[in-house]
Amino acid sequence: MAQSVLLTGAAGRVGTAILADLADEHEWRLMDRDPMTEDHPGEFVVADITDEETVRDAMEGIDVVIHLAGDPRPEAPWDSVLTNNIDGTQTIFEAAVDADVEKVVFASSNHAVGAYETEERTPEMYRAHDDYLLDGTELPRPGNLYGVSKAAGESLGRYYHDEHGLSVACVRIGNLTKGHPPIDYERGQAMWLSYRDCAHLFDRCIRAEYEYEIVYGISDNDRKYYSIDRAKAVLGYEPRDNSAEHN
Ligand SMILES: NC(=O)C1=CN([C@@H]2O[C@H](COP(=O)(O)OP(=O)(O)OC[C@H]3O[C@@H](n4cnc5c(N)ncnc54)[C@H](O)[C@@H]3O)[C@@H](O)[C@H]2O)C=CC1
Ligand SMILES: O=C1O[C@H](COP(=O)(O)O)[C@@H](O)[C@H](O)[C@H]1O
Repeated sequence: MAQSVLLTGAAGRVGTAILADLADEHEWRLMDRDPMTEDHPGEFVVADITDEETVRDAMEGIDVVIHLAGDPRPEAPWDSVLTNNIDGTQTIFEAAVDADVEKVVFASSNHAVGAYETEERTPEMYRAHDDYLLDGTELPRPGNLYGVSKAAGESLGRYYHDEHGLSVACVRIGNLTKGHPPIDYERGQAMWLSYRDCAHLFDRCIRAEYEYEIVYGISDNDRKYYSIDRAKAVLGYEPRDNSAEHN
């Protein structure tokens, strides 16, 4: 069934991948602090997610929030991730609960668990024969302050689920690259997420029923060190791409 979806960070790469395949699947309200230049479905709200009043207005009549807006740079400084990724995410969750939104899908990151990639494990863990696998039940282990902000977003989701009954899916997105996996980058090939698998995964997050989930958002890569079993079982994720098919 089509849902009424608020998509924050709509003008960015992940938002573009989602809208490319799902524009006609749902009723969209898009939000970004930068206006969108291309054609887009639904209405567009130009706003910063830390603007509480505008965020509250944008939640009216919304079933599902896909929350992408934030500073995506692994090297982002603390003042930026504190404002955009932590404070902004708390504003989104709080407004969602107050507006009786059913689900929030939070764009988490591989960087929330980046420090599992120790010197002893790498580069072997990036290769197909290696069986090291993270499955989403492990504790966050960020390797930078950006990763800390994503772990904080996951914790905010846990709190708003436990205290307020909100359904929350945290998608630890790998490496979204258009058309083909990253070239000469084993780590990126192991965590590649194709554009069409990205759109499909977020569609499943909109449609499926769940309580609180942390799943990995990668394609079905031979090299994977992130399990996609939970995303398949709970969300019905059926990825079609594999970085090994692009060698
Ligand atoms: N692209 C990737 O491979 C991955 C992305 N992610 C996460 O997915 C989300 C989207 O990432 P991308 O699309 O790649 O980044 P992007 O930079 O292309 O898009 C982010 C969008 O959010 C907007 N934005 C940033 N701060 C904002 C604020 N305070 N208020 C309103 N809008 C704001 C920007 O204007 C931009 O259009 C981010 O949260 C990022 O951390 C996580 C892992 C991998
Ligand atoms: O969280 C993110 O991760 C991807 C992949 O990380 P990288 O360290 O291999 O570049 C990154 O491209 C993206 O910008 C970031 O938001």
